[in-house]
Amino acid sequence: MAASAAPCYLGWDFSTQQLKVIAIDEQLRVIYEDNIHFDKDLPEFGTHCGVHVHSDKLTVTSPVLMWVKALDMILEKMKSSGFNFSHVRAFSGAGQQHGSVYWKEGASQILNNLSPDPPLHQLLKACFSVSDSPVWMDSSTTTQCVSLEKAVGGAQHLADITGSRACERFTGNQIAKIYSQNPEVYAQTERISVVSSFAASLFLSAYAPIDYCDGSGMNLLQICDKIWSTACLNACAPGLEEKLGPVVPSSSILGSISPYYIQRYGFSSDCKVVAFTGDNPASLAGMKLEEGDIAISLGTSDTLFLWIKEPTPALEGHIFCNPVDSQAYMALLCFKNGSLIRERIRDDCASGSWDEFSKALKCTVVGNDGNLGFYFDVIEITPEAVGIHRFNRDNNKVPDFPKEVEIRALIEGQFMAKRIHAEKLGYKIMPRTRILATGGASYNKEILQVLSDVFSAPVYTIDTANSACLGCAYRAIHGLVAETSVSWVEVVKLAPEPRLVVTPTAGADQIYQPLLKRYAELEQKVLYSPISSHRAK
Ligand SMILES: Nc1ncnc2c1ncn2[C@@H]1O[C@H](COP(=O)(O)OP(=O)(O)O)[C@@H](O)[C@H]1O
Ligand SMILES: O=C(CO)[C@@H](O)[C@H](O)COP(=O)(O)O
Repeated sequence: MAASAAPCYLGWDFSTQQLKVIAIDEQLRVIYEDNIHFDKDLPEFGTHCGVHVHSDKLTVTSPVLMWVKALDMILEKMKSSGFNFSHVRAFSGAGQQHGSVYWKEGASQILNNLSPDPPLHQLLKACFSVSDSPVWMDSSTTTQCVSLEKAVGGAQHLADITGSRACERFTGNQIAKIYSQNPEVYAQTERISVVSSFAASLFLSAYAPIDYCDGSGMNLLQICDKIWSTACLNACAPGLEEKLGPVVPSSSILGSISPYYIQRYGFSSDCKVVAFTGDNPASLAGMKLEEGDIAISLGTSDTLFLWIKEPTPALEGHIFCNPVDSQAYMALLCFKNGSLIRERIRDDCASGSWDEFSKALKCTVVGNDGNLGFYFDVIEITPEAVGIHRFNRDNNKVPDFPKEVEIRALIEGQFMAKRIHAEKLGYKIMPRTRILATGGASYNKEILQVLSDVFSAPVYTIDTANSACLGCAYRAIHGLVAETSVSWVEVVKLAPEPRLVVTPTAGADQIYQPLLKRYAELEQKVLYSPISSHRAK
């Protein structure tokens, strides 16, 4: 896409499978969009879907230098396409949540003195004490979770402090594992970033603080006071507060872009870096979520999130600080078996074609004639279960389904689980409820039709599925004016309203009401089957 002459704002997203960027102009119109796909564009790192799954099947990491090299590549790509970096007034960014980056002693010296000639991945080669960063898909820290909950007086008490009970993927437990297994590596680490603050650090050439929102995904932050919890820090590793640095509001200006990017790409020295945050909070900003809306992101992970006023932490789900309103919060449910299992079933049952997958959804009936399925290729987060479990209309377990039935059972099952778990947390579908869908699978209208039918609510999308990038570009503008009296609502008033894509099929609600009840009952069976429960409640 051509470069723009007027001022513009960037939003980055360091997500699981890709690094993405969006540029918007002052009217909030998207003027540039690009991405680097880790597996395809950086095959030398040998990732599958952006990650390495280790032999224990629980440890999941991504090479930190892959993310750095992806930044080199995307900036070069933008430069070659004629993108005019000098017009960028500010930017912000997002990262997949919970993942952690370990900067080695001496790294800050290197970061502060970058020569503009070599690419970043060469300059930063020796900067990391852990070369493979644990990411959100990791579930290897059950021992650390158990001891963190014990240390602070139980799961609910931890949730009351940090917004979530101990979760395997949350950063505090990941740090605790590194400290207990490799204390010398921990000792050599001068700074620990989450993926979002790591990415901001690259642009600042200095360590960036963690923002309140992404800090909420660590099991370490007191989400109401917005300070680190001494009890949680001490339970995870010694000297942790110093290694984490401060936490800041998500709208903070962290500083100006480093000279490296000014000299190498022509950014203006006035270009401001606004605090980076988690990809889900960034999507909340990008979709202009309003109270009462339900956002559903269908990316590598599936997530369901809402804007809430009062935090009510429970043993299931998470409460994070809100990225655009310091008085508010967001509630989130995460489903690990999202796009990757949809791709697997597409490959097994629809010859690897999304078109064929969609046809199967169109030619099967709402409610799938009573056939239901639970599809967890990897240990699920919500609910904690694993394996593929198929049930016919009589609730008998069956070994397989015809291909079309399998596809509908997968999609209906994924959305029934979302509705059941959201309702379990007290969120109700009202006549005015809008579902705002985003993420790669939101391009698929037939998938969205099932979503609409299961929730009995209309589904809306915005113009791009990359809502996290867009949200960060909006947040960049907000960061510039947040200190003044300009509100978030004022900042996004020019942004296009979400567009209606599908409405519920007539009669679907009557079919899904009994099915939802059956699904919830069968879930209990699946949950407590011997292969599925790995942590006591
Ligand atoms: N037409 C489609 N139908 C269903 N899923 C799709 C379609 N196009 C892309 N996807 C899914 O989108 C996923 C990527 O979504 P995205 O939100 O970009 O992920 P992430 O931000 O986690 O990298 C892919 O893994 C793919 O399965
Ligand atoms: O773990 C979570 C949320 O708690 C995930 O949602 C990650 O934030 C990864 O995001 P995607 O790359 O799937 O968008």
